Amino acid sequence: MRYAHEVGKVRAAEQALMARLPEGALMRRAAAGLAATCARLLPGVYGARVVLLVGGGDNGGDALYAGAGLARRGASVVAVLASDRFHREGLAALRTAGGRVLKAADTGPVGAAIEDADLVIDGLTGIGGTGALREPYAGLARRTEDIDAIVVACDVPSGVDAGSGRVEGAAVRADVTVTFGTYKPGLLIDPGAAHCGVVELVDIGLGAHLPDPDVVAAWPVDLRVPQPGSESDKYRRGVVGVLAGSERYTGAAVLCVGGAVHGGAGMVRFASTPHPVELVRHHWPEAVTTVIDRTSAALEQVGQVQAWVVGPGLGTDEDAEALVEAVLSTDLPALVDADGLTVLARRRDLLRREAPTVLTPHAGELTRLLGNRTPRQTIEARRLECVQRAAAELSATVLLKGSTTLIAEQDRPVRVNPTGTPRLATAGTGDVLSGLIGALLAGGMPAIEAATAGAYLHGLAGRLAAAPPTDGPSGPAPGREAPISAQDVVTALPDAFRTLA
Ligand SMILES: NC(=O)C1=CN([C@@H]2O[C@H](COP(=O)(O)OP(=O)(O)OC[C@H]3O[C@@H](n4cnc5c(N)ncnc54)[C@H](O)[C@@H]3O)[C@@H](O)[C@H]2O)[C@@H](O)CC1
Ligand SMILES: [K+]
Repeated sequence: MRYAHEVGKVRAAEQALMARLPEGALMRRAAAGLAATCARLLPGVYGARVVLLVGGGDNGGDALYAGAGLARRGASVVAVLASDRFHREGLAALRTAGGRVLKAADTGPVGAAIEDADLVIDGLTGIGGTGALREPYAGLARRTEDIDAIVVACDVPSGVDAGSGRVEGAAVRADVTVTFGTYKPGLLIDPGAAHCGVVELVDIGLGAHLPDPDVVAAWPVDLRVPQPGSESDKYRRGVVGVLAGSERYTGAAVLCVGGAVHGGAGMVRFASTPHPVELVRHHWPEAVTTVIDRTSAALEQVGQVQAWVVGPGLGTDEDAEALVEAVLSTDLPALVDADGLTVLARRRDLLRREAPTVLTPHAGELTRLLGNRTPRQTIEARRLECVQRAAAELSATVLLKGSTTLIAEQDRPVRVNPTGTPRLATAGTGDVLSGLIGALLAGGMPAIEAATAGAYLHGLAGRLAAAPPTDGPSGPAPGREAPISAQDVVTALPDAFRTLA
């Protein structure tokens, strides 16, 4: 797992640690880690041209000390001061080591130094950055676009909100981000995450002072999907019931069942109206299908299951509402998606239940679920805050889809899915995800684990479908990317599962 802490908690931990250390020791630790990474990234330190972009706070101080360290090893270091305020001891250390200093207003020499640099350290703002970068910070951040130099962000790429990943204006796009003590949520959540490049964590000794994390990103080693044992039979491995599709919308049913079949369910029971049932039988002969009388919504017609998925392509009429109500009246884990969420938005009373409920909205669906009080754009801009609020208000496990999928459950760290790809933003992939998570729920995984593993495998399947590995001279590597369909994601799921072995 990658653990991230809210900025306030990072500051509190730093205070606690600093109280036990000599003045400035913590900053020098951070700067030494930053300098070591920069040295590794350069073909050689001696003679390398390094530019420091230096803001008025301690982030700039880190950059100055790191620059001093590189200058002592023979690098040619230029600091560009963005503010009349700067870290005095840091600047003195740089000067002593032979570094040069420019002001941001010296635009000609600053531009030339950045153009000629081998490596740029971005020390404009770190966890103290708030709102859109102001000038001259913003202009300096823009100057790092499309340059040949390696761009290394100190702690957080400047312009990225460390707490949330929001980017409101110009922001540095780093090749590498060297972060101190713990990850910050903004390094794991888009759009911030997309600005970080490779993130390296430098241990500055904060660990003992940090509370439980606020956000975690799951890595394959953390994911434990149900494995069939020698005594498994199809009933013990978990039977998932899928209620999806309608005479009007049939594709969602086929894709959702596909996700469940390839998600490792022992058996998939599918129930719907005649046309989707016919199509599912055709595509997925493994599924046990039932044509149900929607008006009666009697789930006994479908047979025994261990978890339900309801919603994709279901329609939003009264019959659909009766099916959602029937599922949520059971004491089984249930996942509600798509049309099911639209129904739930007008029937939030159905969420009062004991068994686990997983909701998988995109931002627009979450707006409706939250009673249209929070516009879609706000949810997209403040994804972390909104998913946490939704989990608390709706008493459910909420998986918010988007460029970084987030999964929240009340009083638990928010999970961030690291495998997403923009290629997945295509019709029908959400239906695959709900079937997949349903299968994992039926296999006995707790709701947050099933949602986390489902999002991970789904993203990875999307990546593998877009760029299957090809054999290169140094072993298998991702091939060129191609557009993908939701069916391709279903097909790639077994390969995604195999990576977890
Ligand atoms: N507190 C500590 O013990 C440690 C802090 N460290 C570093 O210190 C950083 C935090 O330092 P600070 O609290 O001084 O804050 P920062 O240096 O991150 O940011 C504050 C500075 O940025 C300016 N600023 C903020 N938002 C701006 C905007 N939108 N446009 C333009 N200027 C803006 C402020 O005027 C101020 O000068 C961390 O990110 C980390 O790099 C590390 O040295 C490790 C130890
Ligand atoms: K920075």
